[in-house]
Amino acid sequence: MILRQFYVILLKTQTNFYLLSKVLPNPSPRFSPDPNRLRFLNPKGSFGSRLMASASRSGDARRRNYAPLPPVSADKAELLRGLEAALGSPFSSDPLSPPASPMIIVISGPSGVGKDAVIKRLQEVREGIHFVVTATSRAQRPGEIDGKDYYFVSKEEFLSMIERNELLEYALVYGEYKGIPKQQIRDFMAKGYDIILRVDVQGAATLRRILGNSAVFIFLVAESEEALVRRLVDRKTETSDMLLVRIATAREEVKCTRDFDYAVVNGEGRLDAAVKLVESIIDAEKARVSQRSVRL
Ligand SMILES: Nc1ncnc2c1ncn2[C@@H]1O[C@H](COP(=O)(O)OP(=O)(O)OP(=O)(O)O)[C@@H](O)[C@H]1O
Repeated sequence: MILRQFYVILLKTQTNFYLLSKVLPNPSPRFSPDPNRLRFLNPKGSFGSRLMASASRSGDARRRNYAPLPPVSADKAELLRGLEAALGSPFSSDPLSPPASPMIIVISGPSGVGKDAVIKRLQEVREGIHFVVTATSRAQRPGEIDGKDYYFVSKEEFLSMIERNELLEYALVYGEYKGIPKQQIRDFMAKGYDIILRVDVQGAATLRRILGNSAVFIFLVAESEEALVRRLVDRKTETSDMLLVRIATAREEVKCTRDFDYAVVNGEGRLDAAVKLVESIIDAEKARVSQRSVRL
């Protein structure tokens, strides 16, 4: 048993020295283990065996005089200096993760699902995001603030914004115009902010055509149609006729879920859970190796 443990330690030591001898420019000439034996030690084709394979292809040409490394029990600074010397360059303090670039997050969903509520809460709990204030020709609702919730403009003003090509996207929704001012996005992205766009489902489809995969598309849904209707009725901002149109439209809109990157349930009384999920999506997107690059 003791002999076996000794043998395993010896083999591991040989493996480490073998790896170092192949990777480092100044390997020890004292160890030159049989590569076939080492392949047997690491049979699963892990990164380790791949490293060995590539090192064994290129290592021999890089052999130089051997300078012994300080032992691991040595003073830490001395050990680090020794490792740096052996590697031939100092350790870099540059971040190893790819730089996270500002991104555009499109939040959409049927009327009354809670887009405004989710975005409002997200702005309270997360820094570095900018909610693009949409221009609209619809009337201001009680409690809404001009320039914060929407830019409330007349129909004539809206049409001249279209004329001047100032909008990334616009639509006529329930007889009223809504549109996204382009310059606001450029300005805030230049300052490093992530951009939140709030659009209805048709708007999201248009934005997908314009932005492609350069933006992240999130579809907000209620837990059920019944819950969505209850929420719309409770809001008390629509007439019965308007409610009917919105609910019929919502039935069609949920069929578009698959056109989005993510679906987030905004369940009754579970606003914070929905916001947390949106935050997780943003965090995950920031950790992507290949970042989405925005084209405006
Ligand atoms: N998780 C939730 N639980 C309960 N009520 C909610 C939740 N989320 C939003 N609400 C309420 O539902 C109503 C509709 O929400 P909100 O106005 O944010 O929807 P919306 O998707 O922005 O609607 P619209 O597109 O018509 O402007 C509001 O009264 C809001 O306070």
